[in-house]
Formats: sequence, structure tokens, C-alpha cells
Amino acid sequence: MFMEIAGIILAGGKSSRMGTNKALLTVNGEQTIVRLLERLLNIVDEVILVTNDKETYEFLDVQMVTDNEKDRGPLAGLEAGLAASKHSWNLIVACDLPFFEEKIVEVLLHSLKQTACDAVIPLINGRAQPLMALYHRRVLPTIEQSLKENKLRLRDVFTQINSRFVTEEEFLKAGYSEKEIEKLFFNMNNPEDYTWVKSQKSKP
Ligand SMILES: Nc1nc2c(ncn2[C@@H]2O[C@H](COP(=O)(O)OP(=O)(O)OP(=O)(O)O)[C@@H](O)[C@H]2O)c(=O)[nH]1
Repeated sequence: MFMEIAGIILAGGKSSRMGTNKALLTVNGEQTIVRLLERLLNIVDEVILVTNDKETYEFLDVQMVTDNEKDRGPLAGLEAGLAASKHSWNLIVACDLPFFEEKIVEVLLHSLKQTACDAVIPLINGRAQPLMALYHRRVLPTIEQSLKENKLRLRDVFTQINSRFVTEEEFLKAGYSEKEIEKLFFNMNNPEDYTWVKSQKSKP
């Protein structure tokens, strides 16, 4: 790894649309959270799991923290993760990304090196993907202020900080196909999504 970063997994959601904890769903014989953790350990120096239910994840060998403010969504998870991190740069990942793979961090770090910024966020087909992105710890005060003002969308924060967006062209240049990009950012929200994920081959 040419730059030391932390990985922060957000697993504090309710999974209400799925009806069961998405992080624990099995894809290609492996639980999504287990796969994600293994992949992250290959590329980062520290992993932090942000959850409000530590018992559920006791079987994982990982540092866990809870949200400082409960029921406030992913932004509160990002805040707790960054506050616990020992690293300046942090790769945030949602727990419901069954096709996450290590190479994404190369693309994001490559982009980070182009210019000074506070966050590196994929922008795929015009949609920002702030839950598979890099954030510098210095954005913590902005996040805390946003939570205080009850502005709970990630967008409320990434539009205020110096965000660098990585478009699909940059992923294509890095060797990804359109289909691979679609899968890489696919997050499972409901049972139909899970059915689609299971219908895919194990390699993206
Ligand atoms: N730490 C933390 N993570 C959260 C919280 N809410 C959502 N997340 C995580 O953020 C990511 C995206 O979550 P969503 O799919 O939007 O929300 P969800 O609550 O998991 O699912 P729904 O109940 O179906 O909306 C997932 O990795 C969630 O675990 C929260 O309050 N705290």
C-alpha cells in the first residue's frame, strides 16, 4: 500500500426494506460483511466497524464503535468512524456492497493525488456514491455541524467540503468495464436486489 489509510464499514442501519440484516446475507457462499472485511484488510491498515449492535458482529475480529448519536443515519456513522480513526484518510464503505473489491482504492487514491481535497467521491452516471468514498479526518467538524443542524444527508456535507468527484470515465480508464462498474457500486436494499445479486457470477 503506498499510503496508509483506514477502512470504515457502516453497519448501523435498520435494513427495513430488506427485512433482515443485509450485512449478514450470503452471496457466493460468504456473508457480505465477512467478504467486505477480508477485502478491506488487504488494502487498509486499520478497520473500524460502526454498528449499534456489537453483539451481532462479535464473531468478527474487528474494532467496533457505536454511533455517538443514534438513529440519525449514515452521516452519524461516518462521524463515529472518523472520530475513532487513527488515520488522516479513510475509505468509507456501506455494509451492503456485495461486489466491493480492492482495486477501487487504487482508483480513488490515484484521483486523490491529482489535487488537494477533503474527500474523493465516485460520481457514477451522474449519481454520487458517498458510501464508497475517501474522506479526510479534517471534515469531522463539518459533519458535526451538519448533524447539529439536523442536516442528515451525506450530500449536505460533501457539497460543503472540497470534494473531488471520480467519474465512470476514470474507472473505465483504470480497466473496469461498464458492467463491472455497475456491480461495484451496487448496494442491496430489498429482496429483489438480493435476488439479482445472487444471479450474478462470483467474479465481476
Ligand atoms: N452507523 C450507522 N450506519 C447506518 C445508519 N443508517 C444507515 N447506515 C448504514 O448506511 C448504509 C446505507 O444504509 P441504508 O440502506 O440507506 O439504510 P438502512 O437503514 O441500512 O436500510 P433501510 O432501513 O432499508 O433504509 C448501510 O451500510 C447502513 O448500515 C446509522 O444510523 N448508523
